[in-house]
Amino acid sequence: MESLLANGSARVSISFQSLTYRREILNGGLRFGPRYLSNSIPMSSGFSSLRCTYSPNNKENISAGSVTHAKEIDELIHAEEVKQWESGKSVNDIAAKQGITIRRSCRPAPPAGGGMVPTNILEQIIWDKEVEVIQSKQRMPVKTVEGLIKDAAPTRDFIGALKQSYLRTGVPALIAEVKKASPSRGILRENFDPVEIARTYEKNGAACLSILTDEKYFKGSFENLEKVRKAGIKCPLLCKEFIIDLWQIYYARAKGADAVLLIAGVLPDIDIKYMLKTCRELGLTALIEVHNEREMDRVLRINGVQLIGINNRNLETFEVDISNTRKLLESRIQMIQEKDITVVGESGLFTPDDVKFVHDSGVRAVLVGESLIKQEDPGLAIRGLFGKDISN
Ligand SMILES: O=C(O)c1ccccc1NCC(=O)[C@H](O)[C@H](O)COP(=O)(O)O
Repeated sequence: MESLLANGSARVSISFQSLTYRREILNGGLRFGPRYLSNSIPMSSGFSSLRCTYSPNNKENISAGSVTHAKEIDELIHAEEVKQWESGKSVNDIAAKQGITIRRSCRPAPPAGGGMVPTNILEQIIWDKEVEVIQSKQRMPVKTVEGLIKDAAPTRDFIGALKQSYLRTGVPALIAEVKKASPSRGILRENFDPVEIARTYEKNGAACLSILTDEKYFKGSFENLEKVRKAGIKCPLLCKEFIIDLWQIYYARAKGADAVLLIAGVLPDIDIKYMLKTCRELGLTALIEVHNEREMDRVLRINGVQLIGINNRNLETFEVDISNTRKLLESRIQMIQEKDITVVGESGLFTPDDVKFVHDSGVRAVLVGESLIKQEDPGLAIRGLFGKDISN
């Protein structure tokens, strides 16, 4: 393993965070708390101040921290993926064994792609993201991000806000998406002021907001996330990004996110586990997105998952079918309730009947973009979507 890492394989350091993590553990980094990436930094200084000041979801982290930590470390060190990697399998082969078809290309810099051609838009997005992250890390090393986090405001309780809203309204809590464009729909709104839209959503009953930060495909930005956070909006914020590297999670926290999106169709189990652990340490909620039954079953086997999003959009083909939510929930709803997991229905929701359909299937929150953002008055659009005023 050391020799692979020593060869400086970008693929290793960018794709399987936990393998780098394992090296840090074996080198004794554990004594200082989590370290990450080859240019990792000790997180001992002010580490506890990076946590959420108020979040019922973080009780476990605070009360039984060291036992949980040791168990998690042990699980990561002995993960099946690590054994497969040490026996010579590539990260793409290991991911494929979990049903993940999105490959990593890990081009050191564009346009050297090693002859690989992306098979779909999601793979293209991920390959571009790999390059973007490498460049971002060069511009802003992790130490700098850590400094920003120390000055950042505490995170807010994302799942708590969803649960409260559901109890108050009796309809799925709304995560309203602040999104200017998307690959499948192009420009959704010309006149796009993220703060004004966020305020309108909050005023009209949104429990949480989802802020797109990807620039190339969604015309979003981390600046938008930061602006919304600094504008005094109380709704907890999801950083809607294609996360493939821990650096992005730290950066999202620094820019004001309360939650981040982890896509099971892109991340192998070992990355999800490691990223979940990092989220807990930073006081962030992880919304883990699945699209098919295999992804759902993988995620349900991971300890500590509290929030699952079922995307009705196939991100490889753009096909949208809201019956996907029912298909994934129907034989699993009991287990999900027993584990106290909150399920979010995502994409393709336009009418009160659509909302009722996913509600009846078991979701307690919905993530909605297009049907709100395209309307002249996104506040009125919320009333239209639920068939009633959900603001009080
Ligand atoms: O929406 C796309 O075109 C897209 C393409 C590739 C990756 C992700 C994509 N969208 C993310 C989402 O699924 C949606 O932004 C979100 O669930 C809201 O969906 P909608 O209400 O249909 O806008």
